[in-house]
Amino acid sequence: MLSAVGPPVTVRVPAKINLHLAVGDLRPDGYHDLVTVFQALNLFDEISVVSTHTGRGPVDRIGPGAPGIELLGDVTDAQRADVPLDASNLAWKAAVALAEVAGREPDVRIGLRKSIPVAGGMAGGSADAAGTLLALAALWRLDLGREALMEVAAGVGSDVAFALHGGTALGTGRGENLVPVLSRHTFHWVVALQDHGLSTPAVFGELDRLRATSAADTPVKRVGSVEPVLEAVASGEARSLALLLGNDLQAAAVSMDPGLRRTLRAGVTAGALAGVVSGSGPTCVFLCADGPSAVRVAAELSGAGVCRTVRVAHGPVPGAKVIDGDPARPPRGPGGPPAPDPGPNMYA
Ligand SMILES: C[C@](O)(CO)[C@H](O)COP(=O)(O)OP(=O)(O)OC[C@H]1O[C@@H](n2ccc(N)nc2=O)[C@H](O)[C@@H]1O
Ligand SMILES: Nc1ncnc2c1ncn2[C@@H]1O[C@H](COP(=O)(O)OP(=O)(O)OP(=O)(O)O)[C@@H](O)[C@H]1O
Repeated sequence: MLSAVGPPVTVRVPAKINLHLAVGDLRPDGYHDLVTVFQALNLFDEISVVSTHTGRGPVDRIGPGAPGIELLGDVTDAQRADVPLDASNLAWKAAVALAEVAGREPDVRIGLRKSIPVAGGMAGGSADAAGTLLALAALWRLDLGREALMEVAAGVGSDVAFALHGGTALGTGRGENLVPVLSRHTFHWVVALQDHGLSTPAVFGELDRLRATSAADTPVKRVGSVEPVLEAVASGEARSLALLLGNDLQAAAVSMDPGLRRTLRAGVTAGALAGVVSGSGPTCVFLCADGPSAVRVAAELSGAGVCRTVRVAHGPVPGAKVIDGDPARPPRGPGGPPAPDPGPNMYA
């Protein structure tokens, strides 16, 4: 329970997957140029922020209302172990970055209700950072345009800008330069979560190693061009898109976690049109022909012993959104904004 001064502002932020991820060579700054197609899925983290500033003196830094981060809801052991609650949390980094732009202290407490897998390649930490930016912009009533917020987001992490943006988008540069992609159709996905994570920098490093050590006559395969992917997304034809799903990081993720090969096979055997590792993995996502087919694939995959949990999801969905407590809007309830989408089905 978040306890501090004033009502919380709560923002809901979707997970992302990459329908296409082309990775260029290592840049001098330690990053890689990407060409990627992001899609936001209805698997959400919720971020709540409250002010810890009483207005009656210095900020109280001790006790439950002190500035900082906490996990809310049914916190799993893995979340407790893996999500840092110190200044290294991406949500806190976002708060510090925005406070700097606003010329104030990050005198806030941040609560994270996490559903997006940690270190799963679905940008959970980035979602929390994006949610924190939007929530604090509302809490502090900042007169910041969308572009300015996107710029702060890009400085916090490569995936943060997309978590604000949502929908389907073409990402270039580190992934932070975004152009919306025409996508009026819903795609149905099955998401296979693992009981462990993969480190994003380690997976990029493994791809560099594989590329450097592969023989000249058998280079590591690269994904094709992005244009057909954009056309398939625009057409809404899942079967066309399924043939084009591709991720240059998949070879590296599979090299670090060979069991993913079995997971990817099992999804297709279960009836998915195609499967791909999401971002840096180890989460695998499977494109299905329609909603009922996704439910069937999920049920079969959850019994196959190739992943920890399976979820049914769809995309695209909008990016970060204030769902409660916006000081500039009426409260939720009769006459207020509608209740949020209940989220994806879950199979234990
Ligand atoms: C794999 C993706 O999820 C695909 O969308 C993203 O590229 C990762 O984005 P992210 O987790 O927000 O990454 P950041 O926090 O910006 O960077 C973490 C680390 O990942 C590597 N990294 C990330 C993005 C990028 N374009 N090139 C990289 O080489 C770098 O080692 C970097 O130090
Ligand atoms: N708010 C946060 N939630 C989860 N992990 C966080 C957070 N802030 C920092 N971290 C750290 O970042 C690491 C990666 O977390 P995250 O869940 O964002 O990975 P990811 O989904 O693979 O990221 P991406 O897809 O953007 O590469 C975690 O192992 C954890 O140590």
